Amino acid sequence: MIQVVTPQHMQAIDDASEVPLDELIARAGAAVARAAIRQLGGTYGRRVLVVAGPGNNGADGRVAATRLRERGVRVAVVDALDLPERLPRADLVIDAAFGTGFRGGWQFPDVGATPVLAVDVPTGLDAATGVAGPSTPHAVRTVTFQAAKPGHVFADGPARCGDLEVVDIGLGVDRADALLVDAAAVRHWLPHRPTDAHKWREAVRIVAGTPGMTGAGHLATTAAQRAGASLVAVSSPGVDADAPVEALDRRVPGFDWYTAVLDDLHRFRSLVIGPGLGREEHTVASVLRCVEDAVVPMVIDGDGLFALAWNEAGSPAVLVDREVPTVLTPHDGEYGLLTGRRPDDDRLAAATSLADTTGATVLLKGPATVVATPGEVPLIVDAGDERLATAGTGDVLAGIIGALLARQIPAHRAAAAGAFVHGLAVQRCASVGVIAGDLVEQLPAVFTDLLATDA
Ligand SMILES: NC(=O)C1=CN([C@@H]2O[C@H](COP(=O)(O)OP(=O)(O)OC[C@H]3O[C@@H](n4cnc5c(N)ncnc54)[C@H](O)[C@@H]3O)[C@@H](O)[C@H]2O)[C@@H](O)CC1
Ligand SMILES: [K+]
Repeated sequence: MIQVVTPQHMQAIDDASEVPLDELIARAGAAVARAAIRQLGGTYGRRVLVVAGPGNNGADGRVAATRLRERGVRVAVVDALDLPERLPRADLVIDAAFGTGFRGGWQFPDVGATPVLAVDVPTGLDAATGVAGPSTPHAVRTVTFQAAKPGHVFADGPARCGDLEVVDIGLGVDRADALLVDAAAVRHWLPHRPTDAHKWREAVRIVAGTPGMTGAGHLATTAAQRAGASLVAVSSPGVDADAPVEALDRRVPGFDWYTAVLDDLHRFRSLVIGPGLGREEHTVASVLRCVEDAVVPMVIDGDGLFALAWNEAGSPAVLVDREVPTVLTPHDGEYGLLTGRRPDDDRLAAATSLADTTGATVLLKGPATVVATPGEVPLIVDAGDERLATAGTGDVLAGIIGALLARQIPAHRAAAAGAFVHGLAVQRCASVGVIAGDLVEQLPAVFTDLLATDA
């Protein structure tokens, strides 16, 4: 997994390093030159323009210019603080104007359609949050050093950075502030089906859907089945026989259903509660009883999160007393309900603070999803795309995580693996018109691919 380190922390690592700054700059600049040659597809007859600023970012760019000249590339270097009226023509522009030391107020010049290779970050992109400035270029590639920064992953980062290359320049990272989840990690986390498998071994209990909203129960159930649950029992409070094919239909009353759910919960390995449950007062009460008394790992999603936010204690503090793992899956609005304010641009900090106050695993949904658990390094999943912002996809994710918890994967990894698999599923779907059920259909192929690939 790629390590993610905040710019502030990277500065501290830099300060503590025994490698002299000049040497770091030499290594960084050489890596930028190599990336430029790859981008140009050669050296002979190629022209490169380096926009170099007054700080170390500019120094990286000037070293790259020297290395490129040595290889026969025609290089022009312009000073970011003294730009000529007309820029020299080039096949590639290297943006070495400013990096993490940028303070705003400087405009990157218009380079038309010429591709831009960014050093560390495209100038003006906030390396801590990924928020771009007004003239931040859209780079085709960004070369950064030692670790990715949150700004490469969140907000405008992916669109402005293009392909991200993380180069080892010999700085020892003591601890990552987050890790970017990849297929190799998820493959490693997925357990093999045990030889003593029986149908109750990885059984998932789901409470989702209400009259008129049974789709949520269907989606969560079929997703759990396709994600490897050995058995799924589903209840949609107040609904008669409506279980999807091959799931157990556990009818429960429309009110005070917690007794019926808790009665035989010991037979299950996880509980998914919340999708499409509605927001009635009696629903809130039943959800809270389950949170208090369910002694299996639990995913609380959708209206389950609403119930947590509106419990009489006035906060999600009921979670702190749970002795088994809990996974919360808020989007920004639900995060706002739980905490009183929506997450700000620092999404790692937002997810971590809710995890710390609740003791739960928090999966904060977004274009890059963050998973935070007390005592664990946060995980970031950027496998999905904007098509996941479609009704019902959250119900699918909740079901997948429920199955992975039932398969005995620890909550932190189960949540991240669930988000990763969910992202791969949407990538396999047709380019337009994706509906949540399509994700479920892709799950067997996603798991097959994941387990088949060597890495
Ligand atoms: N450990 C690391 O990550 C390493 C980072 N390196 C590079 O060092 C960079 C950070 O270097 P610096 O801290 O020198 O920061 P920058 O190179 O981003 O620039 C800071 C300088 O620019 C000036 N400045 C900032 N905004 C301005 C504006 N709007 N108009 C005019 N001047 C402005 C500042 O006064 C300061 O002199 C990184 O982005 C990276 O490229 C490498 O050189 C080596 C190691
Ligand atoms: K830059």
